[in-house]
Parts: sequence; structure tokens; C-alpha cells
Amino acid sequence: KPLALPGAHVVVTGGSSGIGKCIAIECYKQGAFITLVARNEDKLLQAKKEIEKHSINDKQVVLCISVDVSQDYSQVENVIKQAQEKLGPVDMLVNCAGMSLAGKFEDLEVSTFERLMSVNYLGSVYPSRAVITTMKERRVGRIVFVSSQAGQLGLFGFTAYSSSKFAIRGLAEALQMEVKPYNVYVTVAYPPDTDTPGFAEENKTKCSSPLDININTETVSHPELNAGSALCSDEPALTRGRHSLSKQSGGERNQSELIPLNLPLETRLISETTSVCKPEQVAKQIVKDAIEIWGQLEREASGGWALAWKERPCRCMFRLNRAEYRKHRRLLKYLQTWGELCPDCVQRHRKRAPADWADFVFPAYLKSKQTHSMFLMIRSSSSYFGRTRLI
Ligand SMILES: NC(=O)C1=CN([C@@H]2O[C@H](COP(=O)(O)OP(=O)(O)OC[C@H]3O[C@@H](n4cnc5c(N)ncnc54)[C@H](OP(=O)(O)O)[C@@H]3O)[C@@H](O)[C@H]2O)C=CC1
Ligand SMILES: CCCCCCCCCCCCCCCC(=O)[C@@H](N)CO
Repeated sequence: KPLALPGAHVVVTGGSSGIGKCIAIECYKQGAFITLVARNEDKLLQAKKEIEKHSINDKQVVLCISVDVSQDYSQVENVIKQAQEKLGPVDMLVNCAGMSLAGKFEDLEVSTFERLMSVNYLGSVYPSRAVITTMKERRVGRIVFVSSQAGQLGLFGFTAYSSSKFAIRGLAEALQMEVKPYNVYVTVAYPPDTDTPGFAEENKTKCSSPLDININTETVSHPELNAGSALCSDEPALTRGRHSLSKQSGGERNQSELIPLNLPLETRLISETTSVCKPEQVAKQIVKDAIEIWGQLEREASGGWALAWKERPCRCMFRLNRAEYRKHRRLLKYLQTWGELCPDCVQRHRKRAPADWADFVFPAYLKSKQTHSMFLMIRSSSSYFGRTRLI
């Protein structure tokens, strides 16, 4: 049976901002009781207020608990205890707390690797560990992990981030095997770039040196500019209201938007080849897939395999037909040869000619509507196991 959200207790880590907040809103709109978990109390309270605007009955509650999910297991366990005392056993846990930092391997501090592993990986282990026993006993439960596209494919500049997001996948797949007999289901979301405060932060670390690039980080946070950048947008890739090359002259640059760090331009270029999603849209898909029954998912997954096409069936946000799937593989090929393409691409970029460097990297069809549509992939571990006969 699908999980019934009305009256259910949903815990969302990272629920005070971005995708997590939108997931909380989505569940609340469907009648759930929510516990938000994050560090900053002001942000939590603000999110609570925003979520409460969407109530559908007067019994619904939004509880806020401040904790760092990455530090101390006993603290996290306590938080879950508190939440269960107030709102009952957790029916669904969404592990959305996370952070991202981009940089070349040798430019990243080793502490960054430790930090991202703690927050993204251990920060998903701890809450899951704290809810799992009760879920198994009750034979009810959903655990959602939020990985990333960078958790399916190693991407330039994401050595620290990608690996922490890959780790989540291993955790989820192994856990699913253990808990499936107890009617507990695990999903992993692999979202693309999504317009959130966290993404804006990350982009600050993605700039190149200021000599030839203007990064207009403002663009991404303006919803009206981003209106055309939804998944289904017909607009070509470069006019999607992303932090595209600014036409401002050097003299008009806002210095605060330029972080003069030696951080990878390539990362930003790769990133700009796809559209930015709206967090509401990503959240909706994540919640839908988490509460659904796997049988259905498996059938729907038959449209195509995304990313690791050989052995890993994925659920795509929009199903792919055969032709689209072929394009998909081409895109992957391009990414695999990125190492060769990129130096040239960067050089052209530096010379500012041709302006449309993405045409060089990706042929026009890859910037088409269908391509935009593929970028949200929600993976169902059980459909994976079903297909590859691992169990
Ligand atoms: N936006 C994007 O482009 C994509 C994001 N993702 C993933 O989605 C998730 C959410 O991202 P997004 O919405 O952009 O992020 P935001 O930065 O907007 O929100 C992050 C949330 O996590 C909380 N958080 C961060 N660190 C901790 C911690 N140590 N302990 C407890 N809470 C913490 C933050 O609150 P506080 O700081 O107060 O603790 C905040 O509520 C992340 O895991 C991210 O990696 C995946 C793919 C794409
Ligand atoms: C169809 C084949 C799919 C090919 C996918 C690769 C496309 C390259 C674009 C990758 C963009 C970076 C995603 C990371 C998002 C993220 O996690 C951070 N933004 C977090 O803040």
C-alpha cells in the first residue's frame, strides 16, 4: 500500500531551506505532521511559518528541532526521540540536510572532504539509524535519501561532493535489502541543479578568476527570471535565466559577486549545460516516489535507463522513449570525453568567442526540451534489484 500522508509523521532534515523546505510543504499540503530538523533556529522558525500557511486542517503541527545532524549520534537520536514523543512514530524520514563545495582536488582542503562526508553521508546515516528500529517493528516506513546527479557521475570539481553523494547510494541500496521484508522502503533522489539558497552558495565557489568572467549570482535567485527555466522549458539552454555570462562591462561588476578564487570554471560550464530546476518541482517528485508502491515504479521505469544505462534502471522524472534514450546515451558519451573537450572549451570561453560555447560541447539537439526533462532522476533500489536479479 502507498504510504498515506494524511496524519503521517514526516521528519525532514534540512527542512528549513531549499528542497527540504519544499518537501515539507508538499507533505504538509497532503495532511502530514512535520518535524523540521536543521541547525539555525531562526531559519527553522521562518520555514515553520511558511509551511503552516499550507495547512489543510487545524490539527496539523510543524515541530522544529535544532541539531547538527553530522556531529554526534546521541544528539540526533535524542532529537528523533523528542519528535516521536510529540508527534508519534516517524512514518517517513527525508534525509535532505546537505551541503556542497566545488573546487579542484588539489585546491580543496582535506577538511572539506571530512566535512562533506560528515554532513552528507553521516548526516544521513544518523537520523536513519535512529528511526529504523521503530519502522521495522511497526512494519511501516519510508526513508528518503537526497543524493545528486553528482552522486551518479563523478563531475569535474566535485571530488569531495560527488564521493559523499555516491556513499549515500551504497548505504541506501544495502539498507533497502535489509528492510524490504519489514515493509520499509528506501528511495534515493538524484536531483539536478536546483534553485535554492544552497545552490547559490555553491555557485560562489564555482567561479573562475574574475579576469574574464562575470558571474551574476543574482540571476539564479530571481524567480521571475527563472520562470522559463523549468524542466519543460522550450527555451534554449543558454537563455534559461541561469547565471549566464553577464553582458556587463568589467567596470560595472559588483565585486561582492566575484569570488577571486582559483576554482573550476569547468564545473560551472558543465553545470550550465543543463537547466536549473525549481525546488517545488523536485520536491513534488521526491514525495510522490517515496509514498508510491514499488510495483508501479518498476513498470514506469521501463522507459529507459539513465546515467549508468547498463546496469542501473532509473526512474526518470519524464519517461524516455527509445529515441530519447539514445540521445541520452550520446550525452553521456560527451560527458565521458569531457576531459578532451574541456580545455578547448575553456579556451574559447576565455577568448569570449564563440559566445555559444555550449554548441561546441553539446550539439543543438541536446539542448532541446527532452534533454531538459531528463535531469531529475529518482532511483528505486527495489526496481534495480528486481531487474538485475541481485536478490
Ligand atoms: N540545490 C541543488 O542544486 C541540489 C541539491 N542537492 C542536495 O539536496 C539537499 C538540499 O539542498 P538545498 O536545498 O540546495 O540546500 P540548502 O542549503 O538550501 O538547505 C540545506 C538545509 O540543510 C540544513 N543543514 C545543512 N547542514 C546541516 C547540518 N550539519 N545539520 C543539520 N542541518 C543541516 C540547512 O539548515 P542549517 O544550515 O540551518 O543547518 C538547510 O535547512 C542537499 O543534500 C544537497 O546536496 C542535490 C542536487 C542538487
Ligand atoms: C542524462 C544524462 C545525465 C547527465 C547528467 C550530467 C549533466 C551534467 C550537469 C551536472 C550538474 C551538476 C549536478 C549537481 C547538482 C548538485 O548536487 C549541486 N548543485 C548541489 O548544490
